[in-house]
Amino acid sequence: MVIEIKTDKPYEVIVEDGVLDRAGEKIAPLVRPGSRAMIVSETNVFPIYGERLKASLEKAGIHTAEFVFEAGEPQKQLSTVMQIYEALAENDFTRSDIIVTLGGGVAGDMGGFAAATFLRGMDFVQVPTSLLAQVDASVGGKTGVDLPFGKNLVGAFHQPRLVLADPQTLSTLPDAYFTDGMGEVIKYGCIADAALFDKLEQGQVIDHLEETICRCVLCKKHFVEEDTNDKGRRMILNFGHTFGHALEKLTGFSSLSHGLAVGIGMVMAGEVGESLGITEKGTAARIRRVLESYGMPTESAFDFAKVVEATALDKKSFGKTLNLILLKQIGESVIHPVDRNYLVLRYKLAAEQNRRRKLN
Ligand SMILES: NC(=O)c1ccc[n+]([C@@H]2O[C@H](COP(=O)([O-])OP(=O)(O)OC[C@H]3O[C@@H](n4cnc5c(N)ncnc54)[C@H](O)[C@@H]3O)[C@@H](O)[C@H]2O)c1
Ligand SMILES: O=C(O)C(=O)C[C@@H](O)[C@H](O)[C@H](O)COP(=O)(O)O
Ligand SMILES: [Zn+2]
Repeated sequence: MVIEIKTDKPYEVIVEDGVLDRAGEKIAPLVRPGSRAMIVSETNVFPIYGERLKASLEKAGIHTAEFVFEAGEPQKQLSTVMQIYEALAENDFTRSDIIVTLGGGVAGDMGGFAAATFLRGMDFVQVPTSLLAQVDASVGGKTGVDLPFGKNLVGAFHQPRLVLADPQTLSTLPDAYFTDGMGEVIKYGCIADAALFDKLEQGQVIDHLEETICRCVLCKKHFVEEDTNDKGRRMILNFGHTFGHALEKLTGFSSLSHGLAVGIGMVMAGEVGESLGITEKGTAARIRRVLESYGMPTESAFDFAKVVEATALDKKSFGKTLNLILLKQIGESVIHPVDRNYLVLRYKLAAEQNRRRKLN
């Protein structure tokens, strides 16, 4: 399936088995004759798929160089981007050349950020290989890196010229990261696709992977086209992320992967929404059950106040006001401004009321 994302410069997301081997023919029409490609990839993915990507690009007349970093979220930082700049500079890359990211969301976010900033901007193509990157990270142009102070704190909006998602590459994805990607799939069900959530509840999603990927991308397309630079409705894609990103920060971006953190964050947002009377009762429990059915955790060891404190640099905050993404019900979301301190008090009160109700 081909999905067009209509931003300033529209581009296609091609979700197709085997498209990895057709990367050259898909990318060649987008670049000038003689352009070269810097493949930005990492130590787990490049050894499996790097040669196939290179062969396809070279066959289409696009000469390649590669930059391969050590896999994992801890590498999503400025010092690695500096190394990408070095590789680009040493190989005399110019604005008519292109970056091709090959890997999960870490390679995509970081390679995309290098493309947004090297020479003040060059083109890039995403070749996502994790479920999380195929359903979410490769689309929409959010690029960037983490800082010790928080998640994705340095970045740029820079749309790819093309996204090539080959579902066959998921055959080598470790189970733990497949589960992780389900965190974002469940998010799409929560924010805008109640029918998808029903299917998730019934365990009917894994068998129809390509359809699920497309469904998520179609949902993301709608928010990205409406509000590309994340000033309004796009913030809804951040459901579960305010608390999720805080948990990633509290665990040093190493022990809790993004999708799992977002899962816990969605349960927390569900509970907060219920305690504020915005979210239909029972919603948090439904999210919890779906996460559990896919083997995901639903709570963290951190005190709620500590998590709220760690949301200080959330990009949806304005001063002490936190723009929380809450659900009215499964499939319907709202942006809800809330005072940070009030949130802690309100949540504690609701927890106490629940405790008393259970005792009586
Ligand atoms: N830009 C966005 O809109 C956006 C959206 C969601 C998430 N993200 C970011 O994406 C990152 C998470 O992405 P991720 O879960 O893909 O992480 P990741 O890139 O670290 O990949 C997860 C793991 O799977 C391995 N892997 C990936 N594809 C594989 C394959 N086909 N075969 C074998 N191993 C494979 C990787 O080496 C890694 O160990 C986070 O940094 C998150 O902030 C960005
Ligand atoms: O594309 C978006 O917009 C999203 O919020 C998608 C999220 O799943 C993703 O994790 C994103 O990187 C978070 O962005 P941030 O602006 O909160 O750093
Ligand atoms: Zn996310």
